Amino acid sequence: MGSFRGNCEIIEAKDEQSTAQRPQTLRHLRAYEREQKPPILKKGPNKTLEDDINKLFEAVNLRTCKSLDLSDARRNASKKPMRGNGSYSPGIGFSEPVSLKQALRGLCISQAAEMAAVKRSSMPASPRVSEAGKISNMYRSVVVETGEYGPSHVEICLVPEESTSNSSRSFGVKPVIIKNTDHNSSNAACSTSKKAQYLEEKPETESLKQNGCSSVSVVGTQLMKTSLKEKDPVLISTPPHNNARDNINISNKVSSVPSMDSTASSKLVDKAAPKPRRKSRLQNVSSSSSAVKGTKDVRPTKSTSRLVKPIARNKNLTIKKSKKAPVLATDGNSRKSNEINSVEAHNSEQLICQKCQCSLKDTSKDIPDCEADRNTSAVKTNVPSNKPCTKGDISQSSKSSICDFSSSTNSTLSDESNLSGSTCSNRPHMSKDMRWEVINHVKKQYGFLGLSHFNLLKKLGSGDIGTVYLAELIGTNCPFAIKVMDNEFLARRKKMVRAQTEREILRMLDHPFLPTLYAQFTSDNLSCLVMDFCPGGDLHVLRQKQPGRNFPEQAARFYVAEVLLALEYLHMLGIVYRDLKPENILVREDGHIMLTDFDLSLRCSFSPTLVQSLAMEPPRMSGPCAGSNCIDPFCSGPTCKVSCFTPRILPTTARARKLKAEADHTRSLPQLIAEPTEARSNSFVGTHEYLAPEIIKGEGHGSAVDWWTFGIFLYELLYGKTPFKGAGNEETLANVVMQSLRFPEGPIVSFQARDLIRSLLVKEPENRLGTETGSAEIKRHPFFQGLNWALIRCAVPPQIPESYNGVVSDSRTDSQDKGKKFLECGASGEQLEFELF
Ligand SMILES: Nc1ncnc2c1ncn2[C@@H]1O[C@H](COP(=O)(O)OP(=O)(O)OP(=O)(O)O)[C@@H](O)[C@H]1O
Repeated sequence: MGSFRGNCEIIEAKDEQSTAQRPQTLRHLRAYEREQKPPILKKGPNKTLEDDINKLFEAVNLRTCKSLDLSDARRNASKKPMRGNGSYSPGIGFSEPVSLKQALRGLCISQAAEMAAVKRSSMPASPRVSEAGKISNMYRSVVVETGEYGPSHVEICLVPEESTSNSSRSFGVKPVIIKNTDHNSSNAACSTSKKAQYLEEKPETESLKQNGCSSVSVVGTQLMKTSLKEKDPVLISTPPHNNARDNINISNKVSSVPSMDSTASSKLVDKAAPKPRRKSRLQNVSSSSSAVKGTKDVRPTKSTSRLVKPIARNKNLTIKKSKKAPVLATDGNSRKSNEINSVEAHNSEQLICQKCQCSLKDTSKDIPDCEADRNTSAVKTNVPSNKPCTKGDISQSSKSSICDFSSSTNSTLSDESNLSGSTCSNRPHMSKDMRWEVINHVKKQYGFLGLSHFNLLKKLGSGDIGTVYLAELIGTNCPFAIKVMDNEFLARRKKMVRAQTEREILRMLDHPFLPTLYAQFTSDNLSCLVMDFCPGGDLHVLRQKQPGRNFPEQAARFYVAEVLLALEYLHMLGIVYRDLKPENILVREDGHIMLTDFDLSLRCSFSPTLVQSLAMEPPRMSGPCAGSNCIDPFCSGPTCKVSCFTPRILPTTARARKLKAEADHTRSLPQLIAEPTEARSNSFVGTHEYLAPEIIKGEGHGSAVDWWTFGIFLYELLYGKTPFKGAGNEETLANVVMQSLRFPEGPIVSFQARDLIRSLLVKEPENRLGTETGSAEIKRHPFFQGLNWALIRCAVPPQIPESYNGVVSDSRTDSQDKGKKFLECGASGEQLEFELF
C-alpha cells in the first residue's frame, strides 16, 4: 500500500514569479495571511458552514444563478431536455444564496464532473474522512483578507492536505483564500499561473523497489499563482511539497523544471504510447523481440496482497494452452484456483498471483523497449491486429491505435487503495443496482469473487492487452463484460503498464458514461476486470448500420455530448484520454454511451484554477475571419465560408441587447478551470486518423489532444469518414499536419456543426477550442445550444439496442448447442483457450 507500481519521473514546474516569496505550506500560508491582513471572513459562532461558504463566493462575485451562468440557467429554465418527456427537473437551477456546489455547477460544469472534481480533491486525504469533515477542513483553511485591496482582492489556494495514507499521486486540497500580495504583477501572472504535473507510469519503480530503493516521492501539485488585477479573485494552487511527500512513491528521478512561460508551464511526463484501432495494431518491434528475454527476468514475488483461499472452481471451465502459448495453467483438476479479489484487497500493495507468484509488479521489464523508443515520433512497426472482423457488410475500422513510449519521463502508478472507486461503498447511489447486489452476494457467500463464479458465454472482442467476454454470474442471469488479460503475456510484451493504467483508471471512475468496475481479480495468472456489459456494440459498427453510414445530426449531437461529459469528467480526474474514436464508445442497454479503453490514457496531476475571466471570450469561431466582421468579398478561405456567415447576436432589439449584456456579464465572472489544460506528454499515442498534429510532430501534448480527437470524432459521425485519412498511415499523418480541413458536399451538415469541427480541428493546440478552459468552452458552442447538459442522461437516445437478455440467452443457447466451445484469450499471436463444456 502506498506505493506506486511503476517508477515515475516528475518534472515539476514552478511558478517563478511567486514561489520564492510565497509560503509553501498551508501552515505557512495561514501565518502569512495573518501577518498581512486581518481576515474579513471568519467563522462566527452562530454562522453555518453554508453561510460562510456563501460569503466566500460572494467575495469572489459569485452570487446568483443569473450571474453565474445566465445562458445555461436561462436555457435550462426555458427548454426541456432533449426528447426527455417529463425528465426535466424543476428543482434544477440556482437559488440564492448560491451554495458552493451550485456555484460550481453554474460555471458550466456538470454535476458529475463537479463530483469528480470534489472526489479528486478529497481522495487523498483519507478515504475515511466524511464529507462533512472534508468541508469542515476546507472551511477551516479559508481565510479572506481585507485591507487596502478590498474584499475581492483575494486568492484562493488549493493546498493539498497532509495525508496520512501512503496513497499515490492524488492529494486532498484545501481551498485557501489568501491575500494577493503580488498585486503589482497584475494580469501578466494569470497566464503563467497554470501549471500541471504529470505522472506517468514508469515501471522501473518496481525494480527499484525490488532493489531496496526506498524512493520517496515528492509529487507536488505545483504552485499555481494566478495573480490578476488587484480586485480580481484568483484561485491558485500551491504545491504539496512536504505535505505530499508521503503520498507518493517515486523513483529518484524526480526532477523539477521551472515554469517556462505563460503558455508552457507544463511538464513532460510520459508513459503510454499509441495503440491500434480496431483491426490493426501498431507496436514496437523491440517490444516483441525482447519479449522472451523479458520473461526470464520475471521473479516470483511473495504476495503482499490479501490472498483469498482457493475455492472449488467451476469444473466446466478449463484453460488450455495453445500451441504457441506458454504454459500458463494446468487442467482443471490439478490446478489450484488462486484468485485474488483485488477490489476487496485494494489496500494491498501489489497484485500477485499466489500460485505462480506472477506479479503485476514486474513492470520493470517494460522499460527497456519504451526507453529505446524514446524520442521517436513515428510508429516503427505495424502489427496486424488479430481482431475479429465485423460480420456482414459492415466494414471494419481501419483505424488502429498506436502506442509508442517516446517520452523520456516516467509514469507513476498510484496506490490502488486510494484510487479505488470500485467498491460499492464508494458509490452509495449504486448500492441498489442489481449488478452490485449480485456481486456482493457472491462475495459474501464465498468470501471472494473469481473467474469460477462466471460462465463465459461469448467472446465480445479482442484488444491489444486482452480479450473481452460476455459472462454471466452463475445463477444470477446477470451479464457482465469480463476483460481477461494474461499477465505473463503482458509481461513479455511489455504491456503490463498499460494494463495497470487501465485498471487503475477504471477503479477511479464513477460516471454514467464511463464503465463501472464491479470486481477485479487474478486467477491462474489471468487478470480479470468485471465491467458493465454493453449490448449495443460500438459506435463504429452502429454508424455503419445507418443509412449513408453516417449519423443524422441530432443523433451525432447526442453521442458527442455524452462523450464530452465523459471527457470532462476524466479531465477533472487528471486523465487525458488520448484514444477517442467510435470503436471505443459502446452503447449501453439503455442507448446511452460508455467510453471504454483507458490503457493509453495519460494521468496527470493538476490543480483547479479559478481565474477572472477578463480574457474570456465567447466561443471562438474558427478561421481567419471568425473573430471579426469579415467584409472581404474575395475571402475564399475554406474556413471563412462558415465563419463569415455565422449568425451573431446583434443588439438591435431590447432582447438582444439584454442577452448581450448578460453574456458579457457572464464572461466577466470568474471561471473555474478544473481540467489539466497544461498537461504535457511526449508519448506517441493514439490512432492514426485521430492523432493530433502536436503528437505527430512530437511537440509534446496535453489535454487539448482530446479536443482534437473530439473534432475528428464529430466529423466521422456526421460524414461517415475521418477528414485526413490518406492511402496509408504515413499519408494520413502528413495530411493531419499539413492538409487544411475540408468538408464534403454531402451529407448536409449545419454550419454550427461545421464551425464546431473547425474550431476543434485547429492544428495549433493553443488556438484550439477547449484548450484554454476545457470542456466549458465547447459546451457553450452554438452547436450545443439548448442542450440540457445536466439531464442528457435522462434524454431518449437515438437508438435503443436489443435487450441484453436476448443477447445473453442467445449466447447461452449457442454455447450449449455447440457443445465444446473454445474461447480464445490473449492477443497478437499467442492464444490461451478457455474450453467450455
Ligand atoms: N463492456 C463491454 N461490453 C460489450 N463489449 C465490450 C465491452 N468492452 C469491450 N467490448 C468489446 O470488446 C472489444 C475489445 O475490447 P478491448 O477494450 O479489449 O479492446 P480495445 O478496445 O481494442 O482496447 P485495447 O486494445 O486497449 O485492449 C471491443 O472492441 C468491444 O467491441
